[in-house]
Amino acid sequence: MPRAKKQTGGLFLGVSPWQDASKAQEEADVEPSDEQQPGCSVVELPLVVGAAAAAAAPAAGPASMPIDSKLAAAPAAPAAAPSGGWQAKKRKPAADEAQASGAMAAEPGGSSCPLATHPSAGAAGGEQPPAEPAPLELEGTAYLALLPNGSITGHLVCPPSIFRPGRRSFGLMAEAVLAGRECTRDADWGVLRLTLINFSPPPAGAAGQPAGGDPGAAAAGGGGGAAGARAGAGARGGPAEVSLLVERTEGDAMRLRAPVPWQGIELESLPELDAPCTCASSAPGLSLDFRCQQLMEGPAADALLGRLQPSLVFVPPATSLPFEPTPSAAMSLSARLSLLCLTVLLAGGAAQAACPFAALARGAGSSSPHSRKLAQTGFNPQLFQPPNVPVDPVLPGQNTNPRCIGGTIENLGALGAWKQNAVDAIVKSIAKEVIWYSADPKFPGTGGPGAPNPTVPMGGLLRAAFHECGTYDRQARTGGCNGSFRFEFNDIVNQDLLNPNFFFVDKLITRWRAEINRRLALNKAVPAGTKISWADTTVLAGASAVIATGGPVTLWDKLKLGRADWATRADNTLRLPIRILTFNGVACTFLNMGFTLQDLVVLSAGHTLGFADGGKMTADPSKFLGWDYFQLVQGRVALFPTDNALYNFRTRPLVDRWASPASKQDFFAAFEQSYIKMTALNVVWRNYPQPAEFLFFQPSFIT
Ligand code: HEM
Repeated sequence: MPRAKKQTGGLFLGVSPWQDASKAQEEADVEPSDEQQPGCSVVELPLVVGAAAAAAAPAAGPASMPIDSKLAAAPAAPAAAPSGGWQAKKRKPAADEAQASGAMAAEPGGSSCPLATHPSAGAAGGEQPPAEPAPLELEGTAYLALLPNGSITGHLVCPPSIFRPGRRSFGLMAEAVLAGRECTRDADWGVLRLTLINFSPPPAGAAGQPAGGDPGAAAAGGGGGAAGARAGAGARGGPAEVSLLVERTEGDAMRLRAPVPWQGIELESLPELDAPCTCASSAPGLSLDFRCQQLMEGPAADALLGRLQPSLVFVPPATSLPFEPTPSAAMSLSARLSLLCLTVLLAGGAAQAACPFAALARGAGSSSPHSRKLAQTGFNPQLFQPPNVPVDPVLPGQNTNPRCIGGTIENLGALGAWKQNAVDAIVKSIAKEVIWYSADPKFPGTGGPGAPNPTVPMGGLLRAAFHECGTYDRQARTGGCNGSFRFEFNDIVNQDLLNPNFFFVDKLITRWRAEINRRLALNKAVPAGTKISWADTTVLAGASAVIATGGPVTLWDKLKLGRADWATRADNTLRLPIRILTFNGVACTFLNMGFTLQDLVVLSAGHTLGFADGGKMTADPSKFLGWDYFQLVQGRVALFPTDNALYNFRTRPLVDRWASPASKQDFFAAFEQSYIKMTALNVVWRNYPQPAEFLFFQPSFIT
């Protein structure tokens, strides 16, 4: 350890913009050297070149695509690396490694993409067909901070040792573009915009002697050796970088891959790459595998992070949460710091001239925004923004649904501060007359095509409440019961062309709200200007539909009033579920709204009511029974795939539990609970001080 400190602290810090030079000694103190971390064997390893790095045939590339002469000089390997797909990490014997490293250091020719090694690079003459490119493997140690918003920042250093001359170091910054959770595997998932920056030190001399005489430096860092000196500004000291989208899987044992196997993610909603990886038409681009050796959290992580990247800790709370009334909503700013052993697997294809990794490896000069940003070493507030927060208004076609974050609703704390008052009692009683009785099936109108009177679509009212509130996104903390449903009625999910009933809903809610407000204005006991909000009206309408069709009557009393309205649209309605989702899809959608799996099952039973596609949801769609719906799910003959998907091993017990008339009251109790939760999603309760410009509500109503 002392040896390491002496030799390398300054050198290392001198090339990494993440490192404050004054922290050199501190970093050396905490950096796990090979002695410190016997379990992290990769720290010891020199560059590992893929087995096929010296395959037989030369690329015979044209002048415009010079053969990597490092590779040309590399020793022959017995077999080409497998083509296509992701190749497993494969280590060479130490002797081969040394040979390969030495050969690469002695390269005579130009370098097109040294990191994306071309195994055939001229080693054995031009007669043989080009072999598949081999992956180049680098192993080393990474210090990564996993930031609360899903972004990652840190650096990785490849052997022989970060404290010895000749090491290769890369900066790594990944901003979350999409984040989610694979519910069924309980694993994090996401798409990151990854920037890798080559901070490998320039060669000690222009002649290409690697710093400290370590041959490996020339081979992999790209900044060393003749190729590095010739290739670009990076070799002369400027960082080089590539930026691309990667998929992140496997949680703390992280795997980053590019290109991203998109799995249904809409590409057009993602930002473009600075330098799209066009290594080869079909070749894999990049795979980074991290195996966590030591995970630190909380104060210990903060302490270490404070030494490595001081600007990332003790950050004041984000100021972009003006609508969050509850302290629980405050983002935890305690970053997690991971000490990780690293495997980098870079694979390139034939068209390596176009490969951005070539620039990275050569150290070609770069002054992109990323470099500049990082070079400042200051805190980047962007890193703490929730990723991909939907803009307002949400653009059609933009799907920012991160699918699943998991967990439970955060915002119910707001209810705790609610003070029921006389005004609310009056508003409720008026609303009862106006809405409840209008919705009563004894009165004209029971809804739905084919129903006796379609003027009061009971199912449509319940569904409206769901569509008002179910736009909440736990991660972005936008959407929810905010009264903006009235601006979103023409969105795709609300345009049920096959269900004309749904179009009555907006008119009914508008009419009912106007009538309630008219009566409130006449009521002397109510302060002037008191109005019921759109959000309150909508959730009361949904409850009325439930009650009037035989559902739990006590739901009415349990509902609190006081939801503030947004004056503009505020939701991404594409977060609402669609009928063709798999279980995982619909589960993630609901978990991302802050619901539990039980909420999913319970609320889905809203399909005990109403009509769709011109047909009935259940045998008697004007009765809120619940068990009839669950019996359909049991037989997998409910109307939508999302319904039948509930008869899956995780939620089947609940379906079975409520599938008989005897369990009706049990189900009703659960429904009340979930409905109240649903109608509290991300609500700004008006008895909290709120910025008036965001509220539709009259200030006089604020208690
Ligand atoms: C689980 C995910 C859900 C999906 C995929 C889904 C999808 C749909 C679809 C496609 C329709 C038919 C629209 C049409 O007429 O074309 C519908 C109707 C309906 N949905 Fe859902 N829904 C879901 C959850 C819910 C929830 C949570 C509720 C309420 C708590 C609800 C209440 C209703 C009602 C009452 C109708 C009938 C509307 C009417 O009669 O006009 N749905 N749903």
